[in-house]
Amino acid sequence: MTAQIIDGKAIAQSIRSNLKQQVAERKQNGQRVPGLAVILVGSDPASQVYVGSKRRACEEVGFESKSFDLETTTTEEELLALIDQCNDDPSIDGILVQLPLPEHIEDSKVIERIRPDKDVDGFHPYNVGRLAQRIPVLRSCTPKGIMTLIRSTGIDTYGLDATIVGASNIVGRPMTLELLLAGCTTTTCHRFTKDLESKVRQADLVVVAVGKPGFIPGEWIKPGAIVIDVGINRLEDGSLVGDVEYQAAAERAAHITPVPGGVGPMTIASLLENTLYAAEEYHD
Ligand SMILES: Nc1nc(=O)c2c([nH]1)NC[C@@H]1CN(c3ccc(C(=O)N[C@@H](CCC(=O)O)C(=O)O)cc3)C=[N+]21
Repeated sequence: MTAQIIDGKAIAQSIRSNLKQQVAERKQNGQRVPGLAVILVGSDPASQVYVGSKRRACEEVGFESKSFDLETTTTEEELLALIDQCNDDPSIDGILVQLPLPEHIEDSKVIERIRPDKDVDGFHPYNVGRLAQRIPVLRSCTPKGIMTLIRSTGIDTYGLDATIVGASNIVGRPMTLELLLAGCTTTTCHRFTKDLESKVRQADLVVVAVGKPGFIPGEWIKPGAIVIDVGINRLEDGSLVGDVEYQAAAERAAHITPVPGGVGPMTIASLLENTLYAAEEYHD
């Protein structure tokens, strides 16, 4: 078998063109354009690239993007004050604080300061809790984008055995909650998991988010499985690879996401979807 490639880049593009149309309709109705505040602290080159893509995506769909670039030495109090200001600004529907933050700033403090109705990353405990209780509102972007990719295969998720490798707050945990909501029997693996191989081998659906190139051997993939690779690892030769041994996995899987062009573009598309959602459900 050779897997069908799930084209995240194309699916993300079609979401963006759909959003662009919805923004145009809002304008025709005399409604406000959705606004996204993008806050970057420090000058990490990878973060600068990602933030740049998010700002460009905003402009493409016709959102207003407000950029805040702060020095690495910005204090936690200063960042919290900026968040308060964005929370109170009626032209801002969504607030994104790019992670990772410098060491001296506590992520959870910052995330919890963002008003849940402007938390377009879906990281606030309120929004994660809503998903945990099966009443989702703003959903974490990467898992949300992955659910869109899985739906694009047409495969019914009810009753599937899903293995999630990685248990972070931003991907693994909300991913598990999404898949549970979609009727999967979920197994979440992490650094203390015994016999990861057997958990991957038995999975009809595997989501890998660990950030280690080729961490999952292709041979572990169950024939006919869906494989979602969240990893984005840059090798010494400059190429990008995922967390799954792609070639060998593609020989066994029914559907697989490539890196690049798989999950990454969907994260940004979901962020834009969430921003429009916040505008329409909360701020209109
Ligand atoms: N508050 C916050 N929200 C985030 O959503 C967030 C974050 N912080 N910090 C960093 C990670 C990473 N992330 C990506 C977004 C798009 C691609 C993406 O579009 N990748 C392309 C190109 C990759 C490349 O060329 O580098 C692809 O996979 O095809 C990747 C990674 C969002 N993140």
